[in-house]
Order: sequence, then C-alpha cells, then structure tokens
Amino acid sequence: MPDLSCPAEKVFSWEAARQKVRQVRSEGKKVVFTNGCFDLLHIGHIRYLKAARALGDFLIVGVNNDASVRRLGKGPTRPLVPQDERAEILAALESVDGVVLFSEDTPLQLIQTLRPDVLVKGGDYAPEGIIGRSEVLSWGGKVQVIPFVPGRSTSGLIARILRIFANESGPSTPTDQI
Ligand SMILES: Nc1ncnc2c1ncn2[C@@H]1O[C@H](COP(=O)(O)OP(=O)(O)OP(=O)(O)O)[C@@H](O)[C@H]1O
Ligand SMILES: O=P(O)(O)O[C@@H]1O[C@H]([C@H](O)CO)[C@@H](O)[C@H](O)[C@@H]1O
Repeated sequence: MPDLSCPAEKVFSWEAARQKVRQVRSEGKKVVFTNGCFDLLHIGHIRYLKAARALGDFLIVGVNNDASVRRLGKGPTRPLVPQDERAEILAALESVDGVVLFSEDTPLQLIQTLRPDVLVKGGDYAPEGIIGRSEVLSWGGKVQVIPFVPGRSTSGLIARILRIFANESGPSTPTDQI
C-alpha cells in the first residue's frame, strides 16, 4: 500500500532546488521557471505549464505559500487549497519537474537564487510587467509570455460554482454552461 502521506518527490526546498538546477545546467540543459498561486487548477494552467516545459529541458514552478497568497489580494478566503496540496498537485503533472514554495510577495529572490534560462508567465501578463524580467535578461536568459486560454481562471471557476449552487440545493439540470 503506497504511503499516501509522503510529500511529493518533486517538491524542493530552496537549497535542494538550487542544487538540482545546478546539476541540470551542468548537463547542458535549459532551465525554465514560472510561478503562481495555482489554487484550483484549470485547463489554462495545464496548457500553459505544458507550453512552458516545451521551452526548455527542466521546468521549475515557484508557488506562493498561503500567507503570500493572502497578501496578494485575491480575496480573504483564498487560497482554497493549502500550500502543501497545491505544491503536490503541481508536482504530479508530467510537465512539471520541480516545485518550490515561496513566502515573499514576489518570486524575485527565488528567481535570483535559481537563475533560470527562461522566465515564463501566461498571457494575462505583459512582458514588461513580469517580475524578474530584467534580472533574467541581465544574465542572458529569455522571458516568454504563453498565450492565454480565454475564459479560464480560478476565480471564474469559483464564481461559476457559487452561481450554480447559490440556493444550496444545487442544479436540478445543468443550467450554467461553461
Ligand atoms: N487561462 C489561462 N491561460 C494561460 N495561462 C494562465 C491562465 N490562467 C492563469 N494562467 C497562468 O497561470 C499562472 C498562475 O496563475 P493563477 O494561479 O493566478 O491563475 P488564475 O486562474 O489567474 O487565478 P485567479 O483567478 O485566482 O487569479 C500565471 O502565470 C498565469 O499567467
Ligand atoms: O498566480 P499569479 O497571480 O499569476 O502569480 C503571481 O505572479 C506575480 C508575477 O510573477 C508578477 O510578474 C507574482 O509577483 C506573485 O507573487 C504571484 O506569484
């Protein structure tokens, strides 16, 4: 019977992530970095992470810890999914090679620690607004924006669930198409 309580293999401490990235780079491979809250995963996340992975050989994802998400202003009830579960869920994806939690307001310190070759965000960000952009460019890296999957967001998913179950009795028929 597998130990279901064990932490995901691909969830790294900062130091373990730094060493892993150093090993990957020593093998001549390209390290891609992205970051986010990833509270309730949706198809936009999945396609974006798959596209990010295709930009290199090793994709490491920085994930805001719970306190960081709460300071981001996504709402007092966010995140819905606790940090260790958000990290383990992402680590289970084939596209993701490593996950690192960060407690800061931005991933800048983590980016400076890992020094990725490619920094990625989704199309909801303009290139010039991506934290860490100038740093990555300064060491010869690239910054890429992945096209946005329209109509897909965690907050949109939450709003849809609230709309459908507003009267607590839930839908008698599917009244709210995606
Ligand atoms: N629909 C989408 N298509 C492509 N990338 C996306 C999409 N939604 C989010 N992303 C990317 O996923 C990463 C994590 O974003 P985040 O967790 O904030 O998702 P979200 O759906 O926007 O959440 P929320 O609605 O709570 O703000 C970011 O880099 C963001 O650019
Ligand atoms: O999930 P989000 O809200 O897309 O992730 C945020 O991204 C910010 C981004 O990197 C700014 O360029 C980051 O500063 C913030 O901490 C969240 O990770």
